[in-house]
Amino acid sequence: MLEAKNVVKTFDGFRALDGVSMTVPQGAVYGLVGPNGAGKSTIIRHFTGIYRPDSGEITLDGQPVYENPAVKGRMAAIPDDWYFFPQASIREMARLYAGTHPFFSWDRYHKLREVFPLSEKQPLRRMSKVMQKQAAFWLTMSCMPEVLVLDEPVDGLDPVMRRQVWSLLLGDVADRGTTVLVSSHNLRELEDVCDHVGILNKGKVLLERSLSDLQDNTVKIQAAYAAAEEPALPPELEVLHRSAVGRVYTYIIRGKREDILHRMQALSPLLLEAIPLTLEEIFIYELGGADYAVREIIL
Ligand SMILES: Nc1ncnc2c1ncn2[C@@H]1O[C@H](COP(=O)(O)OP(=O)(O)OP(=O)(O)O)[C@@H](O)[C@H]1O
Repeated sequence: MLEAKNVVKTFDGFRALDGVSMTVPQGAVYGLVGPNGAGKSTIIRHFTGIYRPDSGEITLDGQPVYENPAVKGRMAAIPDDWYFFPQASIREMARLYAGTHPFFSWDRYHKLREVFPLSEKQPLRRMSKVMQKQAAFWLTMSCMPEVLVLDEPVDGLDPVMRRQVWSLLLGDVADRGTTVLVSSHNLRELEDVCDHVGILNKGKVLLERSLSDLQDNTVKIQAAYAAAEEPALPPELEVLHRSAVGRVYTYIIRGKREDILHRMQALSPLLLEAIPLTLEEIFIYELGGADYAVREIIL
């Protein structure tokens, strides 16, 4: 489990992180979402042991990450400014990674050659930014990390490559229980892949939930009634949103699915159906009062 406990980081008096606490369970795909300047890269640099917190702590399975080579050896990262030696090719960087990452697998490296259509011998600096990003994935995934930390990883990749990269990552999560922490300024990017989500804004975590928690506690219901008029809903239901198309009514209701369906049955509807909510919909209702910048990451 990767954890941040009350992490504060100040740059020249500016609090970039203002008491951030996050828990990334083992085997989770944790999406860290926030508008520009929220502090995503800063907390990610703490998780990868680049920054030392002013106060608070960052741990992997209870062990501090900062200046701890044993812990860092279990992790690999693709930061937003992925570094490579200017003259180096992918092959040469692979040799370097093999020396610095204890679980680097040449076997994996060779297999991934089929995924990434890149020259192994061309200097990385002559490649486009997108090709460099693909190279970063190739090398990082060859490290066979237990924990993978990715800062805006698929920005710029075309949809086919995005899908391939996600499928590789999720394959590692399923096969080896890899833990993935991934940041993005767009919730939609992470919607299909994450099972945990944290929202960061102005250096603070606004909300941190597992997807199953979120989906278990908010339900979208469609209903139609025999009467021309919509009946009054049971007053104990906490309706977050209501809309109607013709005589089909859609409600977003807080609470447990079975309980809500049971209560709605009292109205003898002709149609009563619970429909899965998208992550986007859940956050719109969860963060109803949040500021514009936060709503921007969702819409
Ligand atoms: N080294 C630094 N020195 C001074 N200020 C910094 C430094 N690093 C980050 N900041 C400030 O801290 C805040 C958070 O920055 P950070 O890069 O972590 O945000 P972010 O959520 O990753 O944003 P983006 O999506 O734009 O990359 C910003 O206001 C930024 O200007």
